[in-house]
Amino acid sequence: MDARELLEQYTPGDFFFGTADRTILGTGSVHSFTDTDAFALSDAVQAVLAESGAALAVGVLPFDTAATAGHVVVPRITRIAGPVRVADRKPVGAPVAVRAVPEPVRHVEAVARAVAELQARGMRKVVLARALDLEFTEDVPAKAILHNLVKDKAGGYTFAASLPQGRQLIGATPELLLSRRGDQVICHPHAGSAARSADPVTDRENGESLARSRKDHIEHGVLIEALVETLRPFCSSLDVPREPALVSTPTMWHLATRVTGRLADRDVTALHLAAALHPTPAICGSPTEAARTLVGELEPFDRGYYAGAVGWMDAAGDGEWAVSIRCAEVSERSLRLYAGGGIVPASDPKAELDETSAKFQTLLRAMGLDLDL
Ligand SMILES: C=C(O[C@H]1C=CC=C(C(=O)O)[C@@H]1O)C(=O)O
Repeated sequence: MDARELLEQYTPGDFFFGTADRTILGTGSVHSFTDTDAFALSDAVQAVLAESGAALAVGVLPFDTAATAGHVVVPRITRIAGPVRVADRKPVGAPVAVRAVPEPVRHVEAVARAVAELQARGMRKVVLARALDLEFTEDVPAKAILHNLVKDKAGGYTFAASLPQGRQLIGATPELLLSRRGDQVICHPHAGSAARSADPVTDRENGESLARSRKDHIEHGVLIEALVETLRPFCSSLDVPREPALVSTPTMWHLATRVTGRLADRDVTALHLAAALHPTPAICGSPTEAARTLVGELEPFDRGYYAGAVGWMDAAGDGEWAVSIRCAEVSERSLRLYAGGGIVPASDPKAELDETSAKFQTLLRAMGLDLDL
């Protein structure tokens, strides 16, 4: 089947996952799993896939897996094709109201407090996010936004997933939490950011200064250390490049490290590994529990499925789970966008505000919006 047909057939409520290798469209559900224990969820999904002979299970994990349930379904129909590309854009109407949560000045204050608290509590990193609420006069055209994210090649993993109460999570993330194929495991953690620029000289300078930034290398190092510590017990061998690479999306430069390993035990599934790794310091912080507490103290909203994971798993336990960032939650006529950034003791609060504004651009571009953030 043509991958473009899958994108055209996507209807809110379906599961869509487009990567460099494949496009997955899952429609309906014959089995549905909801659990606040991600490991129990993973075991239940694995058992049903093994019994039923179904092709795959697809779904989302929330940021806080103990507070919000993960949702995985075995679709009634699963269609898989090669990578999807489109040339045209779909129109998306303008919102009638835009509200920043919190106000930008409050986010700057929260980052300043985070910097002080990291020092006071002996922590290395916390990731603080903010949201943008958009209101429309008609139902948000989720399908058009998804189409435009594909058109923009906005991230390596373009997704739309159904959430409880008829809501949808839509986005395009560059970050792979974990893929498992046979005994091969790949993680592609991202941390350290700079905005892209329309001016080629400034754009190159932004990338080069990120590659040299001590603060961003520290922020990245905390992530890699924690990820490798969690992954190592599952692996008989692990390859961790000494230095991160400079990578880009159309809107952001990032530092990213491609970690590859061989599984010691092939019975450990992709979803189990995703549950073990999540939440990494790319979206939470270090130490994890202290960072989760600080996020709860400083962010004035529930993250829901932002900064969770989205992906699929098959009966063999293979699968791919991407980090659900650069995304928005859609509910009828409203849409909430999220963007966060890693805070370390050397972070500058105003620069962190600007970084979140740049990260919002993935979704805003797909909506054809040029907002003053
Ligand atoms: C938490 C987000 O980005 C993460 C991924 C890449 C770079 C990040 C950073 O530099 O802070 C974040 O860790 C987000 O986009 O909301």
